[in-house]
Amino acid sequence: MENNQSRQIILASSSPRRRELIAGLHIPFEIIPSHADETTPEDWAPERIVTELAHRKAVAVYQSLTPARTDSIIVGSDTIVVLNGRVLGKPSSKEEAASMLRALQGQSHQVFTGVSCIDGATGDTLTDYRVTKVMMRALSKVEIAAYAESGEGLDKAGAYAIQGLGATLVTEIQGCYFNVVGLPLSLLSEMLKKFDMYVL
Ligand SMILES: Cc1cn([C@H]2C[C@H](O)[C@@H](COP(=O)(O)OP(=O)(O)OP(=O)(O)O)O2)c(=O)[nH]c1=O
Repeated sequence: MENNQSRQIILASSSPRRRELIAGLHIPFEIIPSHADETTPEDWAPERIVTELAHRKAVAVYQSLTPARTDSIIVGSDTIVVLNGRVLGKPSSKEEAASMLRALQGQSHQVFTGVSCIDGATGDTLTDYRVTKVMMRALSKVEIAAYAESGEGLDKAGAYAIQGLGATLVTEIQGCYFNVVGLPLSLLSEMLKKFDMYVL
């Protein structure tokens, strides 16, 4: 096992899911939440949105580090749900959560997550993304109201959490599960390798 402990990750995120996922890699990390602007033009393609926002989150933290953290790789990430070309971010209320669920139920959608890694020593950057196809079963009005009321989906893109009670809404996925939860770990480990940081 070639676990290079001389470098560590700075996760530019306030997401508890991303913290838990990265903790599972058993490599040293710390959290510095990013306050990057998350607005993008309406006509951007999903992959452009998630790669740009992941990059902005990582850059904002990278630039805030004084002195520079040459031992660190700064990681930013962004997740959106896309239904027939329409981008669904995080709902701002239970009403908006219910409306997103009404749109998603009985259909297949895509979850895009962008990941951006910056070498704290050189500023070299790698950015990539993954897409996972998710099928949501048909939901009754009662189920939609109950799930929205649970509040679980409020801070999640598309208003559901596949890792929670939302698992009961999903019948099938194609692609990386961890991509849906907000951090595609196989992609991240491949990207870290390019910075000579080995998870395994
Ligand atoms: C679809 C889906 C999304 N999500 C989450 C992942 C992301 O945390 C969130 C999308 O919001 P993001 O803006 O990607 O991330 P965030 O605001 O939670 O955290 P930060 O910007 O500080 O890194 O939705 C789930 O946890 N489960 C799911 O099933």
